[in-house]
Amino acid sequence: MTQTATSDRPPAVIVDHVTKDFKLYRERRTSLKERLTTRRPSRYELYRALNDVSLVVPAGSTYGLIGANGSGKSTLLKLMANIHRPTSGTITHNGRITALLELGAGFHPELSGRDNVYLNGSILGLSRKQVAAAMDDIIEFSGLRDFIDAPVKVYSSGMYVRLGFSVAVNLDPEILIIDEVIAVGDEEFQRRCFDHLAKLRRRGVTIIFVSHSMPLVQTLCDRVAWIDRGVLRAEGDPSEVVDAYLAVVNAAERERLAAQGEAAASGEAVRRGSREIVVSNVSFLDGNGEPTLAAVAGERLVVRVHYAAAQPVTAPVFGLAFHTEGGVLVSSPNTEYAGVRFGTLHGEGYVEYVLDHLPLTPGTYLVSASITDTSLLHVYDQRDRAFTLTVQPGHSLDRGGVVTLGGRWSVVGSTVGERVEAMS
Ligand SMILES: Nc1ncnc2c1ncn2[C@@H]1O[C@H](COP(=O)(O)OP(=O)(O)OP(=O)(O)O)[C@@H](O)[C@H]1O
Repeated sequence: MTQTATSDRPPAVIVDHVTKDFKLYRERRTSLKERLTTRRPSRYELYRALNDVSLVVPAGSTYGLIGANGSGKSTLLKLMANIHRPTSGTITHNGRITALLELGAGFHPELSGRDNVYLNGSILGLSRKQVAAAMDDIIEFSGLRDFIDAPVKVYSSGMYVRLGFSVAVNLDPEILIIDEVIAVGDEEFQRRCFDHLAKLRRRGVTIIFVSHSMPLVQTLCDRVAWIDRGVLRAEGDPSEVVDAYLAVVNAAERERLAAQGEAAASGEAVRRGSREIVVSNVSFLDGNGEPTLAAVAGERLVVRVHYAAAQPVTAPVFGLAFHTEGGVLVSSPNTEYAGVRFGTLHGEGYVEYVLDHLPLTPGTYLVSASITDTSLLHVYDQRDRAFTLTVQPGHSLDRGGVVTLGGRWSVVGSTVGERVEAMS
């Protein structure tokens, strides 16, 4: 079914004052005898995983959930997917939910891949005929043609994800809920997943997903919710919510570094990633190829991202982000979207981003640099707003705002008594 991606549809999901408590058992009775003979109920404590969370997921939107480990994101996804029930509050859906949460969830280990596809289809309320019609696409997308008739208990975790994702996206989802499971697939598969998600998005499918990759969230999402220790801390525009989240993460990181006695005075404490390859510096070069701290509006600027790879890293993606001092994201280009691939990098070097005519208006900009894998999910190094670029007035005639659009004016009309035609 093709859906329209407009706001005239009712919201896909409404989470209304939802609280979720889990029982944490203090003692474990493991033996059967113990369980049968002990009358005394187990003692447990209540753990509040979500506390009075309310949010609305607009139909057709791509909606991201962010937050630290253990903050309640997966719990919220499971509540949205009807896998858990709220302790209090309500969740309302408009549309069929397809969820891709835990690895292998919804698969029967003894059944073949093919039979599991039928099983999943029937759980989603689809007829055998409907599933059969999609079977070829599912097998093709999963790349598991040779294994589709083998029991899934012999599948690797990557193969589970392939099949799970293929089923979820090919069985006509209306509201697709995805935990960070895609990260398990290999690079080529992750890329296909994101291409496919983009297609679903264009068709108006609502996509709700959890991610720890801020570049990915900022690229894909229309709205973002930040869950912090079970509480909704911020919700709305992705840049604003990610900024608010990073500000808190950064402050905590600075405190941690200060406590460790490390210099945190530089203002750059925000650095995340697995560090197989790092951004060692970012420098700016002017039209003559000379290092500069002050670029000129409208003139050539080269942003040089220096890297150091302690081990070979294949297909790293370099990204930049330019923020105003007020926190507005101006642009976040990366090599992947530009269709540039670097093969395998090892040792030290640099990557350049060349602007022939710098379109920024005069002012101060904060520059972030990141290196990720091609899915943008795995962050090697991310240095958030660690570098400052000053832009001086140049030839640009634009005033105010953030960018020079570079448009041309023209007029055709008549003033009193004479006809005018002019062009800038
Ligand atoms: N079934 C459960 N029983 C008891 N506690 C649970 C259960 N599921 C989750 N929790 C607890 O609820 C809290 C939130 O967990 P949740 O998995 O939702 O966090 P998360 O934000 O998805 O974390 P991560 O980023 O690490 O995946 C955690 O403290 C977790 O231990």
